[in-house]
Amino acid sequence: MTEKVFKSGFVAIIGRPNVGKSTLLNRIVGEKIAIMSDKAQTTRNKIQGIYTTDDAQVVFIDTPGVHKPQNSLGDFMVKSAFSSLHEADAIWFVVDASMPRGRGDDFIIERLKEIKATPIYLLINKVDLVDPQTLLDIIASYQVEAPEWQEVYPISATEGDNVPQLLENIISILDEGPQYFDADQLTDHPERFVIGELIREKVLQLTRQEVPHSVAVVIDKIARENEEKIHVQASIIVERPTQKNIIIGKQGKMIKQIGTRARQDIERLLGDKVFLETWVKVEPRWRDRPQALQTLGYKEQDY
Ligand SMILES: Nc1nc2c(ncn2[C@@H]2O[C@H](COP(=O)(O)OP(=O)(O)OP(=O)(O)O)[C@@H](O)[C@H]2O)c(=O)[nH]1
Repeated sequence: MTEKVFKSGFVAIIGRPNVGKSTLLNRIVGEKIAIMSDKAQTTRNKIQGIYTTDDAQVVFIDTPGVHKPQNSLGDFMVKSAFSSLHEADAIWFVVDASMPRGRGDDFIIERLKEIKATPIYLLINKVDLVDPQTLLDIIASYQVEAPEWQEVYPISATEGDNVPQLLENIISILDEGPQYFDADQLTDHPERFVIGELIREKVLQLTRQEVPHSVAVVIDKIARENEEKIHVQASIIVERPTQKNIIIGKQGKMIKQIGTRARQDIERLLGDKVFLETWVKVEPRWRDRPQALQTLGYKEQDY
């Protein structure tokens, strides 16, 4: 039996507003994407969703601000959006089958023409809204004055038409690569580490010398569960029960204070309201055991 090769890569999704990019991503990745507040991430290319199977992982990157710039900030945003295209292993250019090719599409197409090495897929979305002849005309209209498309996929993000085939195809062109993210991780949270550090800082500040620096904080969950708040669940890990008692404090006073202060900082970081839930756990000598570190969700670069 030959050993299975794991494949992975980054796909940038681009298209003018309203063509159905988010709907497509939702269909592929599930509902729980784009959890984080947009405010915190407006200037960088954020990871929008991660699709993981037994033998492949596709990381979808967003390209915010792809529109005609109105001012220099807009100009900067467009530049940063297009720079992510060069970093991607493939580009999905999404257009709307129910609308004729327009200036917004042309603007993106002009930029896409400058991209040399990255395969570009043309995804004609919302095919459920058009008859076959209109679809053929639309496809033809995207063949002139355009880059060479790697593949053209008529799809329906809402109905799911052709989406499994599209995924199969994209995986087939990816190279062998690592699994960048845990299988159950749907979006990347660079904030995760910072949030952990904010909580840890409060523990150390408030307990002073009583709890050693070996205390660790692991963020178990960051999820938007309703419109109003982001739910952050964190474990504070200590090595001894006495340390746990100190952190919890009399009638939970200390942990409450830690939570309140940390929450305020996290809200500032995310630009959104936060519900912070903290658990204190005792894990004797957790630092000595690489196995324990992994189960605690620590990765090497966290040190
Ligand atoms: N009929 C039909 N409607 C669709 C399809 N895909 C998306 N839509 C609808 O098109 C509208 C825009 O979809 P979005 O996914 O928000 O579009 P978007 O490209 O992410 O838009 P921006 O976030 O503004 O860039 C929504 O009302 C969707 O329900 C499709 O395949 N068929």
